[in-house]
Amino acid sequence: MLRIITERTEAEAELRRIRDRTSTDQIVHKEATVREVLQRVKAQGDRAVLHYTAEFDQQNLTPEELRVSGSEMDAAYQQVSKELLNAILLAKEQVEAFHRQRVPKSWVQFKEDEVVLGKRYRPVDKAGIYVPGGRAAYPSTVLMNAIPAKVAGVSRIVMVTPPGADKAISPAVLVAAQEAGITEIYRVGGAQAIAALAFGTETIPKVDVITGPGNIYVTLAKKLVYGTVGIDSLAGPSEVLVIADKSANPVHIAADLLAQAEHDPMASAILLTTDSTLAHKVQAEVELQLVDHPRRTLTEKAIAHYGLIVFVESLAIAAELSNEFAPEHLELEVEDPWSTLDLIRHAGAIFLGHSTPEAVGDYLAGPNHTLPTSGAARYASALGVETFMKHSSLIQYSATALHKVAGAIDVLANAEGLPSHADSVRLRVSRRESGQDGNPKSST
Ligand SMILES: NC(=O)c1ccc[n+]([C@@H]2O[C@H](COP(=O)([O-])OP(=O)(O)OC[C@H]3O[C@@H](n4cnc5c(N)ncnc54)[C@H](O)[C@@H]3O)[C@@H](O)[C@H]2O)c1
Ligand SMILES: N[C@H](CO)Cc1c[nH]c[nH+]1
Ligand SMILES: [Zn+2]
Repeated sequence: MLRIITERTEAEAELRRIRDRTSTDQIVHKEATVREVLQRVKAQGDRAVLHYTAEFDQQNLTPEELRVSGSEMDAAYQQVSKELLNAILLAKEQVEAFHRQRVPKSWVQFKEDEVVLGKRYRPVDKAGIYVPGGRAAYPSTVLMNAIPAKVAGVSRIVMVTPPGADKAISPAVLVAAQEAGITEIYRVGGAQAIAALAFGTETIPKVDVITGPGNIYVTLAKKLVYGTVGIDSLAGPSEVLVIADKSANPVHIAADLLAQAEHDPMASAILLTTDSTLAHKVQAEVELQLVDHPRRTLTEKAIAHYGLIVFVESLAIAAELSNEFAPEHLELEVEDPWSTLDLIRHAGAIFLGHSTPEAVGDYLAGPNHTLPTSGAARYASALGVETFMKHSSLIQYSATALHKVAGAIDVLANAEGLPSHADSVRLRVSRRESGQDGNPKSST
């Protein structure tokens, strides 16, 4: 049952506990498992990947079975309905249109013909995208990761996703992958998949950046391989925080809370409301909607451990609590969402008004659904085209421009005790002044 809290200090403590649920003491033993998986895959390659796939996914694969074959990819089209294919195509179109607007542009700036400065964007060479598959199959996540990588111009995109029963990958996932232009897919999940992409194995290539959401094992693994490879952000167990006033519909709010809770027993679902009647109605409605819920056991776990309703005195207080939490998804179920928006500083994605359930963003609105969780929205953003790109700074100085700044560089280099830095400028400037090569100070 969703608890209702009315006292602010208690609410703040509970919200902190929920936000930090992926970095508590209970997670330490999971981190030890993940470290072991990473080390073994790094040392033993495919052998370790197959070992952990047998242990954690209960699937015994041969090395040849790791890669999804062309015939399995083709066959997937026969196994999805026309409606599902059309929905995938609509989502693809909208997600692609949104991400095309977000391609970072290279630029150069000329300052009086003496100095040229700029930034030059290029895609990474190889990207690895993780598509979760433990408790649900996510064709939507395929699109959300593959499309920005394609738009960025990444030439090799490798997808990993855990094998289900009989080693199978969901046909919907395989169709979404092909529609997004992905043909290299490996059936491996969890920390072992992240390790394979970070270090490379005999079969699975090492990549430059790994993106995609996942459960606690995937998220811990991404955190630990950061530096060996780039990552998008820590997109762990899903979260929704709803701010609602008396104008909200309790049936809709209950459904929205359950929509995130049903992802994972570690998912979180929070309502902050200025209306105590609404608080009680939502509490009762959640129970009702859980009665025949096909994912009742795991959803109830999430609700019991990481679900909460807080009665607050004003929307301003709700916004303060929300900013402290920095949720993955924030719904503003209030009369005037745009003025409440002014109070919000941190959230992965913000859904405004009564007819914008978070599921619209999960599937096809266009913005990415791979979002920072566990408070990471304080400093991180949604996955995007830029996640698959990096920029080089461009700097060109004319001889005249160099002459103008030579003195300042000399002073700074000497202050840092780095004489060759000073020489590298002085020699060019003195050469220009004397019309010949200068010599390093040290050899004169
Ligand atoms: N933040 C986002 O953008 C976003 C988007 C979609 C989904 N999600 C989240 O992704 C997650 C998907 O989780 P999932 O579990 O369904 O799939 P998953 O693919 O992330 O995890 C399944 C893998 O976990 C590993 N695993 C399971 N139990 C293990 C154990 N005891 N020890 C070691 N490894 C183990 C297995 O190898 C398995 O392949 C959910 O938490 C969901 O909320 C987040
Ligand atoms: N809500 C998830 C992100 O936390 C994304 C998703 C995919 N499918 C359904 N939902
Ligand atoms: Zn969702």
